[in-house]
Amino acid sequence: MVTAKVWVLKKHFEGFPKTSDFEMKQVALANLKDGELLLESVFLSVDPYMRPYSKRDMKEGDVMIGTQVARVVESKNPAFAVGAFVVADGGWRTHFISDGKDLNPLPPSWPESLPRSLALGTLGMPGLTAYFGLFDVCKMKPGETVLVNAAAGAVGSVVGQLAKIGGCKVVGCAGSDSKVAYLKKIGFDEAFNYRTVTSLDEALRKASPHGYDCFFDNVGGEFASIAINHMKKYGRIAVCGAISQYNDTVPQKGPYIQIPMIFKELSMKGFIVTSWNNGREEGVKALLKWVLEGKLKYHEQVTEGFENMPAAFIGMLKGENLGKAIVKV
Ligand SMILES: NC(=O)C1=CN([C@@H]2O[C@H](COP(=O)(O)OP(=O)(O)OC[C@H]3O[C@@H](n4cnc5c(N)ncnc54)[C@H](OP(=O)(O)O)[C@@H]3O)[C@@H](O)[C@H]2O)C=CC1
Ligand SMILES: CCCCC/C=C\CC(=O)/C=C/C=C/C=C\[C@@H](O)CCCC(=O)O
Repeated sequence: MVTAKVWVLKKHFEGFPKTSDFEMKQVALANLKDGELLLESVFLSVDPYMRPYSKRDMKEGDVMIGTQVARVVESKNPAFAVGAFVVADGGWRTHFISDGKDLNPLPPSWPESLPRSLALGTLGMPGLTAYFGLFDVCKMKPGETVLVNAAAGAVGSVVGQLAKIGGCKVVGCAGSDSKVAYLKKIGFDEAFNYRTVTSLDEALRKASPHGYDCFFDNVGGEFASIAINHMKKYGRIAVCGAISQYNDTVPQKGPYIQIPMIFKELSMKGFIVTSWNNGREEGVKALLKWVLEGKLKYHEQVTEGFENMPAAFIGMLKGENLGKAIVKV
Protein backbone atom coordinates (compact mmCIF):
# COMPACT_ATOMS: atom_id res chain seq x y z
CA MET A 1 0.00 0.00 0.00
CA VAL A 2 1.30 3.46 -0.96
CA THR A 3 1.09 6.37 1.49
CA ALA A 4 0.87 9.80 -0.13
CA LYS A 5 1.85 13.09 1.45
CA VAL A 6 -0.63 15.90 0.77
CA TRP A 7 -0.91 19.57 1.67
CA VAL A 8 -4.37 20.67 2.85
CA LEU A 9 -5.76 24.15 3.28
CA LYS A 10 -5.97 24.23 7.06
CA LYS A 11 -7.35 27.77 7.22
CA HIS A 12 -8.66 30.09 4.49
CA PHE A 13 -6.16 32.82 3.66
CA GLU A 14 -6.63 36.27 5.16
CA GLY A 15 -4.38 38.67 3.24
CA PHE A 16 -1.09 37.05 2.24
CA PRO A 17 -1.09 33.27 2.82
CA LYS A 18 0.95 32.10 5.84
CA THR A 19 2.65 28.73 6.25
CA SER A 20 0.34 28.13 9.23
CA ASP A 21 -2.62 28.18 6.81
CA PHE A 22 -1.41 24.83 5.44
CA GLU A 23 -1.07 21.39 6.98
CA MET A 24 0.75 18.35 5.60
CA LYS A 25 -1.09 15.02 5.97
CA GLN A 26 -0.48 11.40 5.03
CA VAL A 27 -3.10 9.52 2.98
CA ALA A 28 -3.10 5.75 2.47
CA LEU A 29 -3.96 4.95 -1.17
CA ALA A 30 -6.16 1.97 -2.06
CA ASN A 31 -5.03 -0.80 -4.41
CA LEU A 32 -5.68 -0.02 -8.08
CA LYS A 33 -8.93 -1.07 -9.71
CA ASP A 34 -9.09 -2.03 -13.41
CA GLY A 35 -8.62 1.09 -15.55
CA GLU A 36 -6.77 3.00 -12.82
CA LEU A 37 -3.14 4.08 -12.57
CA LEU A 38 -0.89 5.20 -9.72
CA LEU A 39 1.04 8.41 -10.32
CA GLU A 40 4.03 9.93 -8.54
CA SER A 41 4.49 13.71 -8.71
CA VAL A 42 7.88 14.72 -10.09
CA PHE A 43 7.37 18.50 -10.45
CA LEU A 44 4.51 20.51 -8.94
CA SER A 45 3.35 23.96 -10.03
CA VAL A 46 2.58 26.89 -7.76
CA ASP A 47 0.46 29.49 -9.53
CA PRO A 48 -1.25 32.76 -8.63
CA TYR A 49 -4.72 31.41 -9.50
CA MET A 50 -4.54 29.21 -6.39
CA ARG A 51 -4.96 32.27 -4.21
CA PRO A 52 -8.37 33.49 -5.51
CA TYR A 53 -9.55 30.04 -6.55
CA SER A 54 -8.98 28.65 -3.05
CA LYS A 55 -11.46 31.20 -1.69
CA ARG A 56 -14.03 30.40 -4.39
CA ASP A 57 -13.60 26.66 -4.86
CA MET A 58 -12.18 25.17 -1.66
CA LYS A 59 -13.26 24.55 1.92
CA GLU A 60 -10.91 24.21 4.87
CA GLY A 61 -9.46 20.72 5.00
CA ASP A 62 -9.40 20.25 1.22
CA VAL A 63 -6.19 19.25 -0.54
CA MET A 64 -4.72 22.32 -2.27
CA ILE A 65 -5.60 22.55 -5.96
CA GLY A 66 -2.79 22.44 -8.50
CA THR A 67 -1.10 20.68 -11.37
CA GLN A 68 1.98 18.55 -11.70
CA VAL A 69 4.17 16.57 -14.02
CA ALA A 70 3.78 13.01 -12.76
CA ARG A 71 5.24 9.61 -13.65
CA VAL A 72 3.16 6.44 -13.98
CA VAL A 73 4.48 4.01 -11.34
CA GLU A 74 1.76 1.32 -11.60
CA SER A 75 -0.95 0.88 -14.21
CA LYS A 76 -4.12 -1.13 -14.77
CA ASN A 77 -4.99 1.19 -17.66
CA PRO A 78 -3.74 0.00 -21.07
CA ALA A 79 -3.52 3.58 -22.34
CA PHE A 80 -0.80 4.45 -19.83
CA ALA A 81 2.43 2.48 -19.50
CA VAL A 82 4.62 2.46 -16.39
CA GLY A 83 7.32 5.10 -16.81
CA ALA A 84 5.19 7.47 -18.92
CA PHE A 85 4.97 11.14 -17.89
CA VAL A 86 1.76 13.19 -17.82
CA VAL A 87 0.50 16.60 -16.76
CA ALA A 88 -2.25 16.12 -14.19
CA ASP A 89 -4.40 18.30 -11.96
CA GLY A 90 -3.94 16.09 -8.91
CA GLY A 91 -3.39 18.90 -6.42
CA TRP A 92 -0.56 19.18 -3.90
CA ARG A 93 0.12 15.45 -3.53
CA THR A 94 3.22 13.24 -3.80
CA HIS A 95 1.18 10.28 -5.11
CA PHE A 96 -2.38 9.88 -6.41
CA ILE A 97 -4.63 7.50 -8.32
CA SER A 98 -6.23 8.47 -11.64
CA ASP A 99 -8.70 6.82 -14.02
CA GLY A 100 -6.73 8.37 -16.89
CA LYS A 101 -9.51 10.70 -18.03
CA ASP A 102 -7.96 14.07 -17.06
CA LEU A 103 -4.33 13.40 -17.90
CA ASN A 104 -2.29 15.15 -20.61
CA PRO A 105 0.51 12.76 -21.67
CA LEU A 106 3.86 14.34 -22.45
CA PRO A 107 4.77 13.34 -26.01
CA PRO A 108 7.20 10.38 -26.07
CA SER A 109 9.26 12.62 -28.38
CA TRP A 110 9.85 15.12 -25.55
CA PRO A 111 13.32 16.49 -26.32
CA GLU A 112 15.92 15.15 -23.86
CA SER A 113 17.43 18.68 -23.82
CA LEU A 114 14.32 20.15 -22.21
CA PRO A 115 13.27 19.66 -18.56
CA ARG A 116 9.84 18.04 -18.35
CA SER A 117 8.90 20.77 -15.86
CA LEU A 118 8.49 23.09 -18.86
CA ALA A 119 5.14 21.34 -19.31
CA LEU A 120 4.02 23.38 -16.26
CA GLY A 121 5.42 26.65 -17.60
CA THR A 122 6.58 27.87 -21.01
CA LEU A 123 5.24 24.72 -22.73
CA GLY A 124 2.16 24.51 -20.53
CA MET A 125 -0.66 26.58 -19.08
CA PRO A 126 1.31 29.84 -18.57
CA GLY A 127 2.93 29.67 -22.01
CA LEU A 128 -0.43 28.98 -23.64
CA THR A 129 -1.91 31.90 -21.70
CA ALA A 130 0.69 34.19 -23.25
CA TYR A 131 0.23 32.65 -26.70
CA PHE A 132 -3.56 32.88 -26.92
CA GLY A 133 -3.81 36.09 -24.88
CA LEU A 134 -1.42 37.85 -27.24
CA PHE A 135 -2.53 36.43 -30.58
CA ASP A 136 -6.27 35.99 -30.01
CA VAL A 137 -7.13 38.64 -27.39
CA CYS A 138 -4.59 41.46 -27.99
CA LYS A 139 -4.49 40.58 -31.69
CA MET A 140 -1.06 42.21 -31.87
CA LYS A 141 0.27 43.28 -35.30
CA PRO A 142 3.88 43.76 -36.45
CA GLY A 143 5.17 47.26 -35.68
CA GLU A 144 2.87 47.78 -32.70
CA THR A 145 3.97 48.53 -29.13
CA VAL A 146 3.12 45.98 -26.43
CA LEU A 147 3.13 46.60 -22.67
CA VAL A 148 3.25 43.70 -20.19
CA ASN A 149 3.53 43.76 -16.38
CA ALA A 150 4.75 40.93 -14.14
CA ALA A 151 6.97 40.63 -17.20
CA ALA A 152 9.66 38.42 -15.63
CA GLY A 153 7.15 35.80 -14.60
CA ALA A 154 5.88 32.59 -16.15
CA VAL A 155 3.30 34.31 -18.37
CA GLY A 156 4.85 37.77 -18.80
CA SER A 157 8.26 36.56 -19.94
CA VAL A 158 6.61 34.53 -22.71
CA VAL A 159 4.36 37.47 -23.69
CA GLY A 160 7.34 39.75 -24.20
CA GLN A 161 9.31 37.27 -26.26
CA LEU A 162 6.34 36.29 -28.43
CA ALA A 163 5.69 39.99 -29.05
CA LYS A 164 9.31 40.38 -30.21
CA ILE A 165 8.93 37.32 -32.43
CA GLY A 166 5.79 39.03 -33.77
CA GLY A 167 7.74 42.15 -34.76
CA CYS A 168 6.56 44.45 -31.98
CA LYS A 169 8.28 46.90 -29.65
CA VAL A 170 7.98 45.48 -26.13
CA VAL A 171 7.92 47.29 -22.78
CA GLY A 172 7.88 45.33 -19.55
CA CYS A 173 7.95 45.98 -15.84
CA ALA A 174 8.95 43.84 -12.89
CA GLY A 175 9.65 44.22 -9.19
CA SER A 176 13.43 44.05 -8.98
CA ASP A 177 16.48 45.40 -10.80
CA SER A 178 17.71 41.86 -11.44
CA LYS A 179 14.41 41.01 -13.11
CA VAL A 180 14.68 44.17 -15.23
CA ALA A 181 18.15 43.10 -16.32
CA TYR A 182 16.75 39.69 -17.27
CA LEU A 183 14.02 41.32 -19.36
CA LYS A 184 16.61 43.26 -21.36
CA LYS A 185 18.67 40.07 -21.74
CA ILE A 186 15.72 38.22 -23.31
CA GLY A 187 14.97 41.03 -25.73
CA PHE A 188 12.57 43.54 -24.16
CA ASP A 189 13.10 46.96 -25.75
CA GLU A 190 12.37 48.81 -22.53
CA ALA A 191 12.00 47.58 -18.96
CA PHE A 192 11.64 49.24 -15.57
CA ASN A 193 11.27 48.39 -11.90
CA TYR A 194 7.76 49.50 -10.98
CA ARG A 195 8.68 49.42 -7.27
CA THR A 196 11.46 52.01 -7.56
CA VAL A 197 10.45 54.44 -10.32
CA THR A 198 9.46 57.82 -8.91
CA SER A 199 6.42 57.94 -11.17
CA LEU A 200 4.73 55.05 -13.01
CA ASP A 201 3.15 57.64 -15.28
CA GLU A 202 6.54 59.05 -16.23
CA ALA A 203 8.10 55.61 -16.62
CA LEU A 204 5.36 54.54 -19.03
CA ARG A 205 5.65 57.77 -21.01
CA LYS A 206 9.45 57.53 -21.19
CA ALA A 207 9.34 53.89 -22.31
CA SER A 208 6.93 54.66 -25.15
CA PRO A 209 6.21 58.38 -25.71
CA HIS A 210 3.55 57.56 -28.32
CA GLY A 211 1.78 55.09 -26.03
CA TYR A 212 0.79 51.42 -26.34
CA ASP A 213 -1.29 49.49 -28.87
CA CYS A 214 -1.60 46.38 -26.67
CA PHE A 215 -1.54 46.03 -22.89
CA PHE A 216 -1.24 42.49 -21.52
CA ASP A 217 -2.35 43.03 -17.91
CA ASN A 218 -1.25 40.46 -15.34
CA VAL A 219 -1.46 42.78 -12.34
CA GLY A 220 -4.55 45.04 -12.34
CA GLY A 221 -4.84 47.60 -9.54
CA GLU A 222 -3.07 50.95 -9.60
CA PHE A 223 -0.72 49.99 -12.43
CA ALA A 224 -3.59 49.20 -14.77
CA SER A 225 -5.40 52.40 -13.82
CA ILE A 226 -2.37 54.44 -14.83
CA ALA A 227 -1.45 52.37 -17.89
CA ILE A 228 -4.89 52.79 -19.47
CA ASN A 229 -4.15 56.50 -19.91
CA HIS A 230 -1.13 55.57 -22.04
CA MET A 231 -3.05 53.45 -24.52
CA LYS A 232 -3.13 54.55 -28.13
CA LYS A 233 -6.46 55.17 -29.90
CA TYR A 234 -8.21 51.84 -30.58
CA GLY A 235 -5.77 50.05 -28.24
CA ARG A 236 -6.52 46.56 -26.92
CA ILE A 237 -6.21 45.45 -23.29
CA ALA A 238 -6.03 41.72 -22.47
CA VAL A 239 -7.08 41.29 -18.84
CA CYS A 240 -5.14 38.18 -17.89
CA GLY A 241 -4.79 38.61 -14.13
CA ALA A 242 -4.96 40.99 -11.19
CA ILE A 243 -2.33 39.68 -8.83
CA SER A 244 -2.02 43.03 -7.08
CA GLN A 245 -5.54 42.44 -5.78
CA TYR A 246 -5.58 38.74 -4.86
CA ASN A 247 -4.40 39.25 -1.29
CA ASP A 248 -6.53 42.30 -0.52
CA THR A 249 -8.55 42.02 2.70
CA VAL A 250 -10.45 45.15 1.66
CA PRO A 251 -11.07 45.59 -2.10
CA GLN A 252 -9.00 48.40 -3.62
CA LYS A 253 -11.01 51.30 -5.04
CA GLY A 254 -9.36 52.47 -8.22
CA PRO A 255 -10.12 55.35 -10.55
CA TYR A 256 -12.94 54.64 -12.99
CA ILE A 257 -11.86 53.70 -16.51
CA GLN A 258 -14.85 54.74 -18.60
CA ILE A 259 -13.47 58.10 -19.76
CA PRO A 260 -10.24 56.74 -21.32
CA MET A 261 -12.14 53.73 -22.65
CA ILE A 262 -14.56 56.02 -24.50
CA PHE A 263 -12.14 58.77 -25.47
CA LYS A 264 -9.55 56.30 -26.87
CA GLU A 265 -12.20 53.83 -28.13
CA LEU A 266 -10.36 51.00 -26.37
CA SER A 267 -11.15 47.27 -26.32
CA MET A 268 -10.72 45.43 -23.00
CA LYS A 269 -11.27 41.66 -22.70
CA GLY A 270 -10.84 39.31 -19.77
CA PHE A 271 -9.92 35.74 -20.60
CA ILE A 272 -9.17 32.32 -19.07
CA VAL A 273 -6.75 30.06 -20.90
CA THR A 274 -8.98 26.99 -20.47
CA SER A 275 -11.26 28.52 -23.12
CA TRP A 276 -8.55 27.50 -25.61
CA ASN A 277 -8.24 23.88 -24.46
CA ASN A 278 -9.07 22.74 -27.98
CA GLY A 279 -6.11 24.72 -29.28
CA ARG A 280 -3.64 23.31 -26.77
CA GLU A 281 -1.80 21.10 -29.27
CA GLU A 282 -1.38 23.97 -31.76
CA GLY A 283 -0.09 26.28 -29.05
CA VAL A 284 2.38 23.83 -27.52
CA LYS A 285 3.70 22.93 -30.99
CA ALA A 286 4.34 26.60 -31.81
CA LEU A 287 5.92 27.34 -28.42
CA LEU A 288 8.15 24.23 -28.61
CA LYS A 289 9.39 25.26 -32.07
CA TRP A 290 10.42 28.69 -30.81
CA VAL A 291 12.09 27.18 -27.71
CA LEU A 292 14.09 24.74 -29.84
CA GLU A 293 15.04 27.56 -32.23
CA GLY A 294 16.35 29.56 -29.24
CA LYS A 295 13.88 32.38 -29.89
CA LEU A 296 11.89 31.68 -26.70
CA LYS A 297 14.07 31.54 -23.57
CA TYR A 298 12.81 30.10 -20.32
CA HIS A 299 13.79 30.34 -16.66
CA GLU A 300 12.48 28.23 -13.80
CA GLN A 301 12.50 29.06 -10.10
CA VAL A 302 12.96 25.58 -8.66
CA THR A 303 12.23 24.91 -4.99
CA GLU A 304 13.48 21.52 -3.78
CA GLY A 305 11.24 19.36 -1.60
CA PHE A 306 7.51 18.70 -1.28
CA GLU A 307 7.71 20.03 2.27
CA ASN A 308 8.51 23.46 0.85
CA MET A 309 5.38 23.89 -1.29
CA PRO A 310 3.76 26.53 0.96
CA ALA A 311 6.99 28.53 1.02
CA ALA A 312 7.32 28.32 -2.77
CA PHE A 313 3.70 29.46 -3.20
CA ILE A 314 4.04 32.38 -0.78
CA GLY A 315 7.39 33.32 -2.30
CA MET A 316 5.87 33.47 -5.80
CA LEU A 317 3.07 35.73 -4.59
CA LYS A 318 5.71 38.01 -3.07
CA GLY A 319 7.75 38.16 -6.29
CA GLU A 320 10.62 35.90 -5.28
CA ASN A 321 10.44 33.96 -8.53
CA LEU A 322 12.12 34.66 -11.83
CA GLY A 323 10.21 32.78 -14.49
CA LYS A 324 7.98 29.83 -13.66
CA ALA A 325 7.85 28.83 -9.98
CA ILE A 326 7.91 25.06 -9.56
CA VAL A 327 8.61 22.55 -6.79
CA LYS A 328 10.82 19.53 -7.45
CA VAL A 329 9.72 16.64 -5.26
N1 LIG B 1 -6.29 34.35 -17.36
C1 LIG B 1 -5.62 33.20 -17.31
O1 LIG B 1 -6.02 32.18 -17.91
C2 LIG B 1 -4.38 33.14 -16.54
C3 LIG B 1 -4.04 34.21 -15.77
N2 LIG B 1 -2.86 34.20 -15.08
C4 LIG B 1 -2.53 35.39 -14.32
O2 LIG B 1 -1.35 35.96 -14.89
C5 LIG B 1 -0.60 36.63 -13.89
C6 LIG B 1 0.84 36.12 -13.88
O3 LIG B 1 0.79 34.75 -13.55
P1 LIG B 1 2.17 33.90 -13.57
O4 LIG B 1 3.00 34.32 -14.71
O5 LIG B 1 1.80 32.50 -13.38
O6 LIG B 1 2.89 34.42 -12.23
P2 LIG B 1 4.39 34.96 -12.14
O7 LIG B 1 5.34 33.89 -12.49
O8 LIG B 1 4.45 36.25 -12.85
O9 LIG B 1 4.52 35.22 -10.57
C7 LIG B 1 3.72 36.22 -9.96
C8 LIG B 1 4.45 37.55 -10.08
O10 LIG B 1 3.51 38.60 -9.89
C9 LIG B 1 4.20 39.75 -9.45
N3 LIG B 1 3.44 40.40 -8.40
C10 LIG B 1 3.04 39.87 -7.23
N4 LIG B 1 2.38 40.78 -6.51
C11 LIG B 1 2.36 41.92 -7.25
C12 LIG B 1 1.85 43.23 -7.04
N5 LIG B 1 1.22 43.55 -5.90
N6 LIG B 1 2.03 44.16 -8.00
C13 LIG B 1 2.68 43.84 -9.14
N7 LIG B 1 3.19 42.62 -9.41
C14 LIG B 1 3.03 41.68 -8.46
C15 LIG B 1 5.58 39.26 -8.94
O11 LIG B 1 6.58 39.71 -9.82
P3 LIG B 1 7.20 41.18 -9.72
O12 LIG B 1 8.62 40.98 -9.29
O13 LIG B 1 7.08 41.73 -11.11
O14 LIG B 1 6.40 41.93 -8.70
C16 LIG B 1 5.49 37.77 -9.00
O15 LIG B 1 6.72 37.18 -9.32
C17 LIG B 1 -1.36 36.40 -12.59
O16 LIG B 1 -2.20 37.50 -12.33
C18 LIG B 1 -2.20 35.18 -12.88
O17 LIG B 1 -3.36 35.13 -12.08
C19 LIG B 1 -1.97 33.14 -15.14
C20 LIG B 1 -2.29 32.04 -15.89
C21 LIG B 1 -3.55 31.93 -16.61
C1 LIG C 1 -12.14 33.45 -8.53
C2 LIG C 1 -11.77 34.75 -9.20
C3 LIG C 1 -10.64 34.54 -10.19
C4 LIG C 1 -10.20 35.87 -10.77
C5 LIG C 1 -9.08 35.68 -11.75
C6 LIG C 1 -7.94 35.00 -11.09
C7 LIG C 1 -6.96 34.45 -11.73
C8 LIG C 1 -6.78 34.36 -13.18
C9 LIG C 1 -5.90 33.18 -13.39
O1 LIG C 1 -4.79 33.13 -12.90
C10 LIG C 1 -6.45 32.08 -14.12
C11 LIG C 1 -5.75 30.92 -14.21
C12 LIG C 1 -6.27 29.85 -14.95
C13 LIG C 1 -5.67 28.62 -14.91
C14 LIG C 1 -6.18 27.60 -15.76
C15 LIG C 1 -5.92 26.27 -15.74
C16 LIG C 1 -5.44 25.38 -14.62
O2 LIG C 1 -4.14 25.03 -14.63
C17 LIG C 1 -6.01 25.73 -13.32
C18 LIG C 1 -7.32 25.05 -13.20
C19 LIG C 1 -7.91 25.31 -11.83
C20 LIG C 1 -9.35 24.88 -11.88
O3 LIG C 1 -10.06 25.32 -12.80
O4 LIG C 1 -9.71 24.09 -11.01
